[in-house]
Amino acid sequence: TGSTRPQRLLRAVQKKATQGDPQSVIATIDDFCRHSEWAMNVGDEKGLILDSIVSEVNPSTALELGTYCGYSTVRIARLLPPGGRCITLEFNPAYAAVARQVIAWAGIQDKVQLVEGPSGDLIPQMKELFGVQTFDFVFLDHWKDRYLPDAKLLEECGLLREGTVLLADNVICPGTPEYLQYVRNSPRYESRYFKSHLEYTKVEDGLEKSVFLG
Ligand SMILES: O=c1[nH]cnc2c(O)c(F)c(-c3ccc(F)cc3)cc12
Ligand SMILES: [Mg+2]
Repeated sequence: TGSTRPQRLLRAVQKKATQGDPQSVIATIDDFCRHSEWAMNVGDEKGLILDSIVSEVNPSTALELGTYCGYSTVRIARLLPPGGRCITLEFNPAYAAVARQVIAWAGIQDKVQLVEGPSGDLIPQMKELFGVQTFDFVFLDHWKDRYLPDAKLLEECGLLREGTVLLADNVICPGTPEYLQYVRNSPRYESRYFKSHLEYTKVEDGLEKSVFLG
């Protein structure tokens, strides 16, 4: 019964990153994934695109679908304005347990609400559970087959407003063809592809930014 990869990633953070310093946590995870063990964080290259879009949106309320070890949660939360918050949903309890500790090490736990459970069940509860009106920004990074149903669910639950930005990871690798077809052809979205690479590799991947038009 050895350790898991998320546990080894957390151990590297607690050993090498400066407590309370989000940039140091981000750099430590990127170094671990590039030089020790690959892991499915959005990574440094796509992470810079994520940063620029989060900074442009400057969200008061952000939603992340798929926490994993909390890497992109830290990237998003470190850029939020005062009073801004990020709600992040994670299906896997072992991932959630590691993510809580990574987020705490970065010192941004007061800006983050991590909820364990299936996104399809939790999205309809966002208003009652967290008093959310609408989201300013949504990062889709959980399971490729949930991108489209969860985007539609967010629409149906009235959780998107004119101008809400949806940013989807992995639209090429592993690939989310149905989601891409929907946001690129629906009159309710203005969509743009940001070409990049699969985290820590030379394989093509990219992010799709889709603005909800109301
Ligand atoms: O399941 C995923 N959820 C969220 N993000 C992912 C990711 O960024 C990946 F690169 C990958 C991935 C895993 C193995 C590969 F060979 C390629 C991509 C998977 C996910
Ligand atoms: Mg991803």
